[in-house]
Formats: sequence, structure tokens, C-alpha cells
Amino acid sequence: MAKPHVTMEVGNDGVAVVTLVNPPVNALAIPSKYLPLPLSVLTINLRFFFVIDCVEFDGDAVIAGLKEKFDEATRRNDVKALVLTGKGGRFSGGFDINVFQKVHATGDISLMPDVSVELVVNTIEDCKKPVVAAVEGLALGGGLELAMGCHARIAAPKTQLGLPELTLGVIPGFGGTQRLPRLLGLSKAIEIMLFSKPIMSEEGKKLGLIDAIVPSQELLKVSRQWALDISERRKPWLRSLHRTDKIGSLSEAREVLKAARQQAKKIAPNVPQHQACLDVMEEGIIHGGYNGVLKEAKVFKELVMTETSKGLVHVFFAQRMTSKGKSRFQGNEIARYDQACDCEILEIPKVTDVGLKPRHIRKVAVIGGGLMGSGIATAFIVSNIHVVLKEINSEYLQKGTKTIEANVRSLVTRGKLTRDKADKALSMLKGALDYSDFKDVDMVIEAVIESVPLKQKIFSEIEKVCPPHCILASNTSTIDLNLVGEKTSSQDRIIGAHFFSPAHIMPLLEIVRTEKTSAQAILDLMTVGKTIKKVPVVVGNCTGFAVNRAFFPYTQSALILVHLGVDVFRIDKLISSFGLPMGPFQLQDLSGYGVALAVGKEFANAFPDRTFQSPLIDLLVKDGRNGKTNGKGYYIYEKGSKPRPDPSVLPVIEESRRLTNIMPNGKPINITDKEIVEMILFPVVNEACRVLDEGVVVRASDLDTASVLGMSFPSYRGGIVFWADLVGPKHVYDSLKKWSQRFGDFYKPSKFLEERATGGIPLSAPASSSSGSRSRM
Ligand SMILES: C[C@H](O)CC(=O)SCCNC(=O)CCNC(=O)[C@H](O)C(C)(C)COP(=O)(O)OP(=O)(O)OC[C@H]1O[C@@H](n2cnc3c(N)ncnc32)[C@H](O)[C@@H]1OP(=O)(O)O
Repeated sequence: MAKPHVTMEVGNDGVAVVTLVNPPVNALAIPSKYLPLPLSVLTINLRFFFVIDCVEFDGDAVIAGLKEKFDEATRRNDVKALVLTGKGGRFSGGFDINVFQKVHATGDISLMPDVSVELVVNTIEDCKKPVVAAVEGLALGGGLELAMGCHARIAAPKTQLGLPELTLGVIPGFGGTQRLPRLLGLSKAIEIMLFSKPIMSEEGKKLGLIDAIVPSQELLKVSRQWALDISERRKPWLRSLHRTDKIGSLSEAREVLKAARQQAKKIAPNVPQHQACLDVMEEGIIHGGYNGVLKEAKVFKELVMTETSKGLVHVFFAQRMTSKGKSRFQGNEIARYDQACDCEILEIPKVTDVGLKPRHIRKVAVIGGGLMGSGIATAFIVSNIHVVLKEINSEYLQKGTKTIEANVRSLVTRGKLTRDKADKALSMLKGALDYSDFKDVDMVIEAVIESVPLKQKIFSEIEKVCPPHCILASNTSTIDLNLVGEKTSSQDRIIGAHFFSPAHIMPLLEIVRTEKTSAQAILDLMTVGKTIKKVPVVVGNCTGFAVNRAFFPYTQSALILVHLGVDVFRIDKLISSFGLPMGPFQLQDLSGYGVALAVGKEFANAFPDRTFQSPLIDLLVKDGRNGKTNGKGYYIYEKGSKPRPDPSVLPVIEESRRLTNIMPNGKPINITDKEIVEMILFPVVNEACRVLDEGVVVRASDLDTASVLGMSFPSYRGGIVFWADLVGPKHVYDSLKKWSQRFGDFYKPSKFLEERATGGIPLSAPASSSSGSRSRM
């Protein structure tokens, strides 16, 4: 892998073209002065046992290279003007996020370079010669900020422009909070930054961020000419930071900021970067752009060190790690460093490390057109993959087809799909009432109800009608796949493709392998999973797999608390305040009591020592409640209004409490808000420890990704294992131990947790850090 660098070519026209070279996204890397020696951290958990072995490379990084080339161009008499661009059709994906990770690992903020004044203001914006940015593909974060420091921006069509820094727990740090409002107005700038929503160059042109859009092949030619035109005063020489024309009056700006602060409180109540971003913008409006830049740099550095940034940066890399064969070196604990490619090899054991090539999946059959089946079918057709949807009668088939049409329409309404693409997608769907269309499918995904005999029947039928290469997948969320495939002789083709509802929207795809599933089937499903824009996480076979298994104690513990006398609505409110989209009882209303009962039964069979038997759901059903489906559960659901707590559910809960009779001395327990949250989430951590111990996931960060994408665990907390490590395994262990003595074995700490907590080892440390781990991979 070539080292990140910057090139400069000076043409006969007197224009120096300065090019960022750091594939794949031309991230703005810093001199690797303090980079750790890769091998020193390979088996050590990066976040907790970081060892710094300094090695000095010189002059190879993008930021240092940029300064050097600009200085040279300024000095040279044959250079009249400059064009800044990126190699490989992508301008820049921004500042190198690996540096954040290193700062988090070492706690050394001095690794962050001071770029915003020295490079963007002094070197680029105040350059004695005009500078034009030639932008293509994407200009995100620091990439767009460099472009905004230039005196004009020429873009290729459909270039993505955005400042997504808030998704990493920081704010733009190269002057973006100051220049974006000055270029396109305060309201639009706030929208782009607060929602981290990129715009296309076409919109950028309308708003004034982009000066011209030209075809890709003319980008450099036009940019060179534009730069010469500025130098010869045929075009204006504009410094963004000096502009005020789009900001409006101070009182108008304050009104806009006030409204944005209210909105930020709603959309991001638990994180600091949204309010900080608005404060920094306000500083620039009141005291001028340069002071804004200074405050931005200070706040940026403070935010980098927050737990929010640590969590979000962890999630950024964890998501990209789930299925990667190779990756640039990041010091990941699970990886093997490969000197030949100067990268690390992140393997899915016995899948990505055995030299297989993925096969192309062209046609998929989905069995069952219910909520899950129709969502899955939608995900495939919108990614240009043919789907045969099979149902048992024409009424169900019609219902399934209608749901798919509605799904596709909703994607159009939300701007995720054009009308043309929607029509094309729907033309790729075919309904079927028998197996005649299955003879040339590459994969079948069964998505019928959770019934072992029914699934066994279906799998023995499809084994006969599908071609021998066809992958036979089940969307079961809990049932052992060995059972599903028991009546077939195709165990090597049987695999779990566990989507999360709504399947066309939720990004997680749990790929469940049994001991017999072939590596080829796993690789193919991983590959097609990425094609349909899912994040595939390969997991081992056990009841509930990784996500549902780790999270089954979530509802269980909430139920225990209710039966100990804690109010359901208090629990839901606290869990929402913690950052999950809703509490466990509203979730039960939403997913339906039938699902809760069926899934509960599976877990009770598999883990009888840690299930809590409660009559509550039966009592709710007897009381005419079915959750959201009939508008009445713990909450009342009415069209057009938010769910409202239903006080009439309280006598039903009282009856359930009377029957279980677990309140100490018959009295509700006294408990703090913090303890409620911990009593619900620490059992999840405990189960996650068992999942890690049994090797159900390849690496701890996969469970973090799965918890964020499958359970909507707040990404700014980094995922369930990451969060537990921040809270401290010792605290989790001590609390569970205390509760187990008071409330029973449900809370008993697992062996893995005990070992890690007492040994002072993070839960995310690799298996070799503690003894006795088994693997299901
Ligand atoms: C001071 C400044 O204000 C602070 C900043 O600039 S912070 C950075 C702001 N920029 C961002 O947040 C952009 C983050 N990146 C992305 O959103 C996406 O990667 C992308 C839209 C650029 C490309 O997406 P896509 O084509 O799907 O490829 P994706 O797999 O995500 O990325 C390709 C590789 O580039 C890496 N990468 C992307 N952006 C990166 C960045 N800014 N720094 C370091 N690596 C980056 C990814 O980690 C991945 O590496 P890998 O192949 O070794 O795993």
C-alpha cells in the first residue's frame, strides 16, 4: 500500500495542480511521527493496554505534504495559481479517523494537528496566489473544509458534499462551522451539520457552495482556467471566512440558532457536540470568522476526548470490520498484521481465509409474504436482484405483494429511491404459489412463522426443487438451524439469514453458521448482504444467535422489576432517556405479544436457569390487549398521535404481581433511576459475556455493531460491550452479584464476567486474555 502523500505538477499555463493521494478516500493523514509499531499491540486491547513504540517516518503524510507543496508553489515564479484536487475520482473523505482512534487509545491530544489556522487560513485561504478546488466524488468533513478554504470550487456532477463530523462525536475542526454558514446561509449550514446530511453538488451550486458544475473529464481544465481567471482578475478572489452577506443580522442569526438549539435538544439529548457546534457558530457570528475558527479548534479538541466520540469512532470502525478481509492498520486487537501489504488481515475464520471467491446471487426466492418476508423481498428488488415471493394462497400472496409495493413507495416518498428505480424494482418481483420458479434460484430465504415442523417440511421440499448450488437460508430469529435442516441431507447449504424488522430498512444481517455450513455459503451470503446494503455479521448457532440471545434478559429483567413493584412507565422513560428508541414495554407492544410469548418459550427451554416466568402477557391478552395491533397494550395507540401510557393497565399488572408474589415483604422495592437502568442492562452485558465466551461472535466489536444496528443500542455509547467496558466490568460484576444475592440467580454473574472483572481485563479483550473460551466458528 503506497504511503499517503501529495503530488504537485506545474503546467505550461502556470497552474500548479496539487493532488491528495491516499486511497481509497484520500483521508487527510498526519505525519506518522507518533504512530505505534503495529506488532506491539496485536494481541493487546488497544483501548486499555496501548503500548506506544514511536517510529519516525518523514514527510509522507497528506497534511504535511499539502503545506510543503503550497509553500513551494507560492515560492516558485513559474506558478501563477493553484488547483487542489484528489486522486482517483474522490476529492477527500476528510481528516483521517484513525487518528481519533489513536488519541482515544493514548489519551494524547497532541496527536491532533493544528490545521485550521496554519493550513486552511494561513496557507490556503491567505495564499498569495489564487487556489481553486476541483472536487469530484466526495468532499466530506475536513475534505470539504479544505475546499471551502479555496477561493472557488468547481465540482463534477453528483459529488457528495457534507460535514458529518457530528456523527463522530466532534464538530468540524478545519473551519467548517465558520465557512459553511458564510457560503450558503446559516439555516442550511445548520441543517447540513446538525443532521450530518450531505448534499449533492447540484444543490451545492444552487446554494452558492459550488461555483460551477462541469463534466468529470473537464474538471481539471475548467478549474485551471478558473484559477487563472482569478489571478488575472476576470473572476472574483473570494475568501469565505471574510464573507458576511449570507449570515443576516445578528438578531436574525440568534433566532435561527435558538430554534436550532431546541431542535438539537430533541434529536440529540445525551451528546454534547450539537450544542457545541451551535455555540461555536454563534461565536463566529458575534466576534467574526477568525475568532470562530479559534474557538472551533479549542472545542474540537475537547470533544475528541469525550466518551461520545470514543463510542462513535469505535462504531465507525467496528461496522467496517465485520466482514473485511483486509484493512489499513488500525491496531485492532483481533487482526494479524501483514507486512507485505502494510495492512491488517481481519478474517472470518475458515471463510475469508481459505481463498474462496464469492458467487453471484442473481435470483432469490422468499418463502412467506408476511412482514418479514415482504421486507426481505423489498431489500433484494431495490438492489436489482430478482425475487420470487412464494405464499400458500393467492390472498396471502396479494397481501405480501401489496406490502412490498407500499415499502417501495415509502422509499420513494423518503427520497431514498427514484420513481424509475422503484418501477424497475417492482418489475423484478414475481409471485408464486408453488415451487415451479425455484429451479434456477441461487438462494431461498424462508420467512414463515417460528414453527419447527413447518420449517423442517419446507426445507425438505426446497432441497428437492432448488438447484444443487442454491443456498438454503432461514430467517428464524431463535430456532436452532440444525433442527431446521434436520430432515435434509443438505446441511452444508443451510444457513441463517436473520434480518431485523423492517427488513428493508434495518441495516443488520446476522449470518448464522452451523458447524456444517459451507464456507462458500457464508461468503456468498456476506457478499450479497453487502450488495443489498446490509452490514453482515457472521455469528455461531445457538438459541437467539448473537443479538436476541444477548438481549433476551433485557425484557426479562424489566419484567422482574415490574413484579418487584417498579412502575412500567418509569422503566420505559428511563430506558428512552438512556438512549434506546423506546423502553422494553413499548417495544413489547410494538413487536406483538405473540412474538414475545413464542420467543420467551424458546429462551425458557434453552436457558431455564435465567428466565423469569411471568403471567403478565397472558393477563394482558385476557384483558383484550394486543399491543399496537389493536391499539391497546401498556399504551394506547391512536392514529395521528403519540402512544399514551394507559392507566387502565395498572390493575392487570397488580394482578400479575399478586400471582408472582416476589416483592420483598409484599412491598415495592425502593430503587434509584440509575439502578433501574443498570438492573435492565447489566444482565444484557452478562449474557453478552456468555456470547463472547462461547465464541458466538468473531470479535467483541461485532457484538457492538450488532447491538447498535439490531437493537438500536445508542451508537454514541459504542455498543453493549464497549459501554460495559467504559462503565467498568468490576462495577457490573459487583452489582450483579449483589442483586443475585437479593433477587435470585437470574442476576448471577457469568464465569467470563467474573474472570474479566476480577482480573482487571476488559470484556472486549480477545479470548487469549482469559482462559476457557470456546468457539462456535
Ligand atoms: C477536522 C475535521 O473536521 C474532522 C474530520 O474530517 S472527521 C472525518 C469526516 N469524514 C467522515 O466522517 C467520512 C467517513 N467516511 C464515510 O462516511 C465513508 O467511508 C465514505 C462515504 C467516505 C466512503 O464510503 P464507502 O465507499 O462505503 O467505503 P467505506 O468502506 O466506508 O470506506 C472505505 C475505507 O476508507 C476508510 N475511510 C473512510 N473515510 C475515512 C476517514 N475520514 N479517515 C480514515 N479512513 C477512512 C474506511 O475506514 C474504509 O477503510 P477499510 O477499507 O480499511 O475498512
